[in-house]
Amino acid sequence: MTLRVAVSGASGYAGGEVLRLLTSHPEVEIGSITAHSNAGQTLGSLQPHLHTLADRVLEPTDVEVLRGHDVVFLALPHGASAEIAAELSDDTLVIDAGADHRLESTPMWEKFYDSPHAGTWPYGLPELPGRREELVGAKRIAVPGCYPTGSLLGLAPGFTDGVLEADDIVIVAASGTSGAGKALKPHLLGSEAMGSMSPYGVGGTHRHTPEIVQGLSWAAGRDVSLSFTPTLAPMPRGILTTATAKFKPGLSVANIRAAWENAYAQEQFVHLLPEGQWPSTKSVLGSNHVVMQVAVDETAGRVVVVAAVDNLTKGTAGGAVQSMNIALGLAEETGLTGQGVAP
Ligand SMILES: NC(=O)C1=CN([C@@H]2O[C@H](COP(=O)(O)OP(=O)(O)OC[C@H]3O[C@@H](n4cnc5c(N)ncnc54)[C@H](OP(=O)(O)O)[C@@H]3O)[C@@H](O)[C@H]2O)C=CC1
Ligand SMILES: CC(=O)N[C@@H](CCC(=O)OP(=O)(O)O)C(=O)O
Repeated sequence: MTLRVAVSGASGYAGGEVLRLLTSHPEVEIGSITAHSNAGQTLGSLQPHLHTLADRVLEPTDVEVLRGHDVVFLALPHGASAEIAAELSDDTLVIDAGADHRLESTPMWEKFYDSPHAGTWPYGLPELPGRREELVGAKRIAVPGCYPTGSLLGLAPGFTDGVLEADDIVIVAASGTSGAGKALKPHLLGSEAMGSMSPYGVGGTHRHTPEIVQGLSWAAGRDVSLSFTPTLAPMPRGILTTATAKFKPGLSVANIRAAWENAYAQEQFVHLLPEGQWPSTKSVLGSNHVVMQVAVDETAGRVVVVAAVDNLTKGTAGGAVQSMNIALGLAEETGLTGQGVAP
């Protein structure tokens, strides 16, 4: 099978990473690649690491250009994808890296995005209980936000197995600057971001809060209560998530750890490290793996999970390609690597 695949937003970070992965995908032929202000430029002038596509010219992002492909990846700012997706054929697999179709709750969408809700698509995080089944044969897929990937995979086993209490979850995550996209933003200037860490979206205001609550509620089968704080770290890519929740009384450390061991024993892209080893963002750069460790703080009565993910690979483009493979009945790992880049 050769799939003709279009990538919109190809001049940006997420679209560039989708292209990097698709060029190694044996079933894919790259069709149209599109941009907005950079339409007309060569890809090589904007994504110099994508050597084999350097001469390709970016077309404008419009429906006429994107029509006629088997798969269309949308890597556009929030709000830009819903209109385009609505015009594409129901037979085309549309995979949206943006937020437009991630949330089930219209009130939550309106509160955090302050715009009309476009609807809800199957959620492209196959390792979250119940999600893989929804992706099989899907024609529309919403890729998770980068913070939710590590947060949800970090804590979900504890809720699925009934190990964790649902009323006091605390997550603090540090993201590299590419999480904010390529467009110029003053707080991302090297002189502002390098050599410093700073929080933002504090106090339950970050738009990934309802997305993490939604995914953990699916796992727990009930509402959960979450405090989420993102921070900006002076590195180009990667997210380190520290997530804690109280565990239920009477459980041994071995019982608790078994929930994560069992959840991920068969998952090729989620790796629970041997006891005593800790994840680092560097170890997952360019890889589709989430690497995590679970500790039990018996004094505090809390489980502490630390998870590392590459925000652009498993956190966006890798998860998107993995979801495409599932939707189309291909082996889930096709075109993906679990190996990082070192040093
Ligand atoms: N960066 C990350 O880690 C993650 C990003 N995402 C999501 O992926 C999407 C893309 O993010 P990212 O690549 O980081 O952002 P970038 O700013 O790096 O890229 C944005 C892309 O969208 C294009 N674009 C800008 N404005 C418009 C518009 N009005 N209409 C159509 N296209 C437009 C840009 O084209 P041009 O350059 O020509 O102006 C560019 O190709 C976003 O929805 C983001 O939330 C999801 C998870 C993680
Ligand atoms: C460091 C940084 O700024 N990160 C982005 C998250 C990017 C992302 O994954 O989010 P969406 O796809 O939901 O936009 C932010 O906090 O807004």
